[in-house]
Amino acid sequence: MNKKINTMYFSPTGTTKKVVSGIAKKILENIASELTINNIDFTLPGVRKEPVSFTGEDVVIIGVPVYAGRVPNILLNYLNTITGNGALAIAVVVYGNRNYDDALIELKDILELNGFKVIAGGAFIGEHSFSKTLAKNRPDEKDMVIVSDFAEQIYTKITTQDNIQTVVVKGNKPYRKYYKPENENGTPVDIRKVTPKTNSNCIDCKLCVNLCPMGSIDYEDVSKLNGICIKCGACIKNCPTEAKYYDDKDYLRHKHELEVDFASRREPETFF
Ligand SMILES: Cc1cc2nc3c(=O)[nH]c(=O)nc-3n(C[C@H](O)[C@H](O)[C@H](O)COP(=O)(O)O)c2cc1C
Repeated sequence: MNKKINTMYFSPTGTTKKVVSGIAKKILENIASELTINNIDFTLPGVRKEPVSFTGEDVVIIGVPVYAGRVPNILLNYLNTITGNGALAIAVVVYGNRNYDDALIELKDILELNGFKVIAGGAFIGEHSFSKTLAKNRPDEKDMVIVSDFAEQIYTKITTQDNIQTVVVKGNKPYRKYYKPENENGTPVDIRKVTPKTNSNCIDCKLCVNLCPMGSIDYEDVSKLNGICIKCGACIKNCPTEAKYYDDKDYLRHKHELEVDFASRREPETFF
């Protein structure tokens, strides 16, 4: 196979990164070992300012987490600046064991509109950004076996088909609306304005400032936000002293409801 392997992902809590990197590593094992992976981690805002373009020589494995059943809307502008110019793409979404709804078909459509030929797609499961119990520690070993198998099949498809077929993935068109949590009366609630609080465990290490995908946490006063919070979990899950938390009633109710209602294990789905 005479192609360059590229990975691209947005991954505030690392699950999307693990899946995308796992696919690339396995494909590379099949090709010459001296090749390296060109990686673009666009989790941080600075990276999303750089334009990226590929050519027909590239294979790009691109992954995003599922937010509200869709591609995170804060990424749409950036994703539309990436140009494929005939590059092959593998579309990957990672979701927290509720559902990926229309995220995979939306990602595939975005890539196609931007000049990629999308030849495979996968929806994988990662520990939920809101929770330390829902899909805990996923993707786990069992998931990574499926990741490897997915990569093997992609390699076979690229190397055995003369005119590589584009993939058909699961999803609705028009896409369903962004999934909205509800309160105890069944009324939809808007958790977009919810922001993390900081407790006295904070040692002011600034890790959260450097990890926030929106660049929103104030450097001088890390309890202050200068921009929006997307509830991605980066500051909360990575804090070495567990100093960050949410106390919003609707958010906490939704988190608990997800943990109860979607406790049974879902399995990855792959499309070729
Ligand atoms: C704002 C927001 C909305 C989410 N919506 C969904 C969803 O609709 N369905 C689902 O199963 N998981 C949902 N998740 C969970 C993430 O998709 C999941 O935890 C993913 O593994 C996170 O990826 P990362 O580790 O790369 O950040 C949501 C997470 C966030 C932050």
